[in-house]
Amino acid sequence: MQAGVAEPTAPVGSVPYLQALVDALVDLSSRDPLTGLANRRSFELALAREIDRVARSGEPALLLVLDIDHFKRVNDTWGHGAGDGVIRAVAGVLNECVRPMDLVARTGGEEYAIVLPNCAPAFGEAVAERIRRRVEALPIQVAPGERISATVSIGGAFAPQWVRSSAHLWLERADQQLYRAKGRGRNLVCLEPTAVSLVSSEERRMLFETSQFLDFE
Ligand SMILES: Nc1nc2c(ncn2[C@@H]2O[C@H](COP(=O)(O)OP(=O)(O)OP(=O)(O)O)[C@@H](O)[C@H]2O)c(=O)[nH]1
Repeated sequence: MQAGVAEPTAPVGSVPYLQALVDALVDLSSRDPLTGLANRRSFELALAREIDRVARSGEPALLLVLDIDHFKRVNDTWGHGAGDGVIRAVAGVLNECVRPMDLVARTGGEEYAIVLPNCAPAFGEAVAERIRRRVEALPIQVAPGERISATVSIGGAFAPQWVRSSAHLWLERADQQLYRAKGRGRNLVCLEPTAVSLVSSEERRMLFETSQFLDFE
């Protein structure tokens, strides 16, 4: 069996054995091997599920996208192995900062995303700031006797409530805020100002092009 999947303890070939095997493989295929976080694929599935839920329930949900600042310098100065250690350490902080219902994913090299269901707009900034500060405060060992601190830039957007949208548009909005945070100097949080006022023309089209709304146009 591949490294990372424990052999089931049930008798080989039994139903519990096969079920445990399937469960382990599903888990393996949804996780990033370096950090143990959800991988890009399971993040995209979770995002699509969440946007459906928001459209049905009207509950607010926040998407945060994070990127380690000047990460290339870490690799260049301390080597790729140390860079991997920084990616793992930041992942650990993110996991500690969120509620069990939130999903933390590694979406790319030094990029992460967090889906926070049922997160009221008034708390969004506080949650993101707490994450930013915790990462900044963590000493990370990159070589014997050498510790550095990493910082992250964070962008965020709320799913538009009561409006049909797509995971792709939601992610695009959060990404725009991340670019703002990077452009404004890094180690910053930028959230889209309000949950519902910034409905894009594409989302308006998705809303009004369904037959149930045609009478109102
Ligand atoms: N150690 C390590 N490095 C990675 C991994 N994936 C991507 N990288 C490196 O991450 C670096 C990302 O660099 P850039 O995209 O230039 O970003 P940056 O240096 O963080 O700069 P800003 O994002 O603008 O603050 C590149 O050098 C990649 O080679 C990985 O899994 N492990």
